[in-house]
Amino acid sequence: MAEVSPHPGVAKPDPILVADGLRRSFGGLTAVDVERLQVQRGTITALIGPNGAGKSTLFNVLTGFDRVDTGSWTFEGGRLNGLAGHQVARRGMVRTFQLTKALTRLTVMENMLLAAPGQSGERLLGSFLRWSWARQEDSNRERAEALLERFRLAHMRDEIAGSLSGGQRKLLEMARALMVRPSMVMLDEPMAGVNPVLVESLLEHISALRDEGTTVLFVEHDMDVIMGISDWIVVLAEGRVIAEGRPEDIRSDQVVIDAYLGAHHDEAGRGSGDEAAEGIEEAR
Ligand SMILES: Nc1ncnc2c1ncn2[C@@H]1O[C@H](COP(=O)(O)OP(=O)(O)OP(=O)(O)O)[C@@H](O)[C@H]1O
Repeated sequence: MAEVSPHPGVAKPDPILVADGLRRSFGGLTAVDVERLQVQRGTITALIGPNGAGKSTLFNVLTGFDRVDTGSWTFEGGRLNGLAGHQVARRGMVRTFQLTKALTRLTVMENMLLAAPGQSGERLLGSFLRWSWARQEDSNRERAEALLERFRLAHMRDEIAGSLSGGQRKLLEMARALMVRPSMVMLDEPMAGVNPVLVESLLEHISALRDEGTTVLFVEHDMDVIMGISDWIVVLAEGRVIAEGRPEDIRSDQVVIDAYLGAHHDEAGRGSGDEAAEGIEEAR
């Protein structure tokens, strides 16, 4: 990314995700108003911004879990407008979700298998198709085992997911996302509620994903995590991209500091935005 100049909406040499003119409003409030955003393939890109900046809404829109009012976006050159979440995932762009109540009642292994591609076995009637489905099941199970090993959850495979610690759930969310062999993963606050030891382990997993060629886009509030792991940082405020660049660019960007401090004054006591503002100030 050394050659990319840090300014909002800048074009990247080999973008995997390209968004243009994305707008999403709720009543009179414009939650997302992104003129141009490109995510460079093979990088870890952080999406940051004060509370209410529009990060989750942008994630939801990009991954087919919310609709846009205007705009278009492509992934690997293919348009994603109008596709549902599972269709977006099939194209290779997956996001993590907090495990829902229903999923916490299933075992760790069941969670993994449910995230696998081609969960359509019941609909297949012919014996050849049944045979091929059984083979698919075997290969899904093998992949699930390998991922559980990798994320050090193999010993928990038959435990109910609800019995996992907060950090282990984050690992399971990440492992689940990888069942579809995505080319890009989007992680929504992967470190939230995770103890420091597991934060280290999660960071290593995220770096390893990038090193294997997977593009990572993540939303996070912890400035140490953001500055430590990101190749590139995109800053949202009031729905707009107000800055983007390498960690060293963002750390000293007065527009970013002002946006966080503005949120700090507007929303005194709301937590993460304030901490982030302090984090940026400390990092200067
Ligand atoms: N479904 C909705 N209906 C109405 N307003 C919404 C909805 N979803 C989000 N908003 C509003 O859109 C704005 C952006 O919210 P969003 O959750 O995307 O921000 P965020 O950057 O993810 O915030 P945080 O860091 O606090 O999670 C906020 O003002 C929020 O109140």
